[in-house]
Amino acid sequence: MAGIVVVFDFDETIIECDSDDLVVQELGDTQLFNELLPTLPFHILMDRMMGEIHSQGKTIKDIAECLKRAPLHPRIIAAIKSAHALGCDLRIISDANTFFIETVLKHYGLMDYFSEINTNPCLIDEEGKLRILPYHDSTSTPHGCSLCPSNMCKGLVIERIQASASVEGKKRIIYLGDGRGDFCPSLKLWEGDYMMPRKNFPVWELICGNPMLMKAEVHEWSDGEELERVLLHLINMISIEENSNSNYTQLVSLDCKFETIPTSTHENSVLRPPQLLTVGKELNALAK
Ligand SMILES: Cc1ncc(C[n+]2csc(CCOP(=O)(O)O)c2C)c(N)n1
Ligand SMILES: [Mg+2]
Repeated sequence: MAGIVVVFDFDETIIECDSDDLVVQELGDTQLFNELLPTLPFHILMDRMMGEIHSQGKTIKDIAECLKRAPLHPRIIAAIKSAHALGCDLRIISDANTFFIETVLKHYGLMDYFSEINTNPCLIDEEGKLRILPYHDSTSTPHGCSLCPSNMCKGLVIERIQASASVEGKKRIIYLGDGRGDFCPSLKLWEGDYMMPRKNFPVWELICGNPMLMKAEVHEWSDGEELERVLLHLINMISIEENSNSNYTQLVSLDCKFETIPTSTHENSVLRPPQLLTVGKELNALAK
């Protein structure tokens, strides 16, 4: 069973907080952050805050130690491991950054469960300062989506995942998220996909206010326990559907083999289960 891609947002979905806020509150200058917030795009503000943290003598290691304190619900860890064990392809789309996400996932031993992390890239410069770069270069190639911040349109990322997944024969997407940035990708999901918005969070409010825009089926969740229960239920349902579809395929191919036997009733037997085909064959033999 490998027909399902599960796409997770990171902040307030995998972890139970906002990693940007965690680092700024523990290590940064919250007053400066609040002053600059209305004046700068968020990813530029975060890059600037990393510069401030560095100038106060705090190191990359201090940032990593802070991130290791990000809370992750034990049932979400279990849900990630179960979904992976059931053959799902797990991916992340996040407006945080590679350093924050990888530090948390490595700390919890979860890195190897994800095939792809789509987020703002990072580098450590020659002074040992963490730099955060935009996922999309909005100056040379603006993404043009009015719903999303200039540095990242999660809808474009989901479209790329849809294209590559369908080439690999993966047919269904389950998307889990909480924030405003998760609304655009939820609109791109197809019928047969599932959207799991976190109840009472911005993406849930947006979906509740625009239910007609959604093609995917919506299943809300509130906490780690509910996330695990709903996610595993959906995976189970899709698996049952996929199995019954593959039985159908088996039937059709059985029927193709049966085509060598000339019969006037053959046209009607396409959807008959194998035992009926056998009976039909015997009846044909009798009729000869
Ligand atoms: C005061 C304040 N205003 C705006 C923001 C912007 N913002 C909200 S959640 C988030 C990360 C999304 O990561 P993910 O996509 O993994 O949920 C970002 C960039 C903030 N953190 N704090
Ligand atoms: Mg989020």
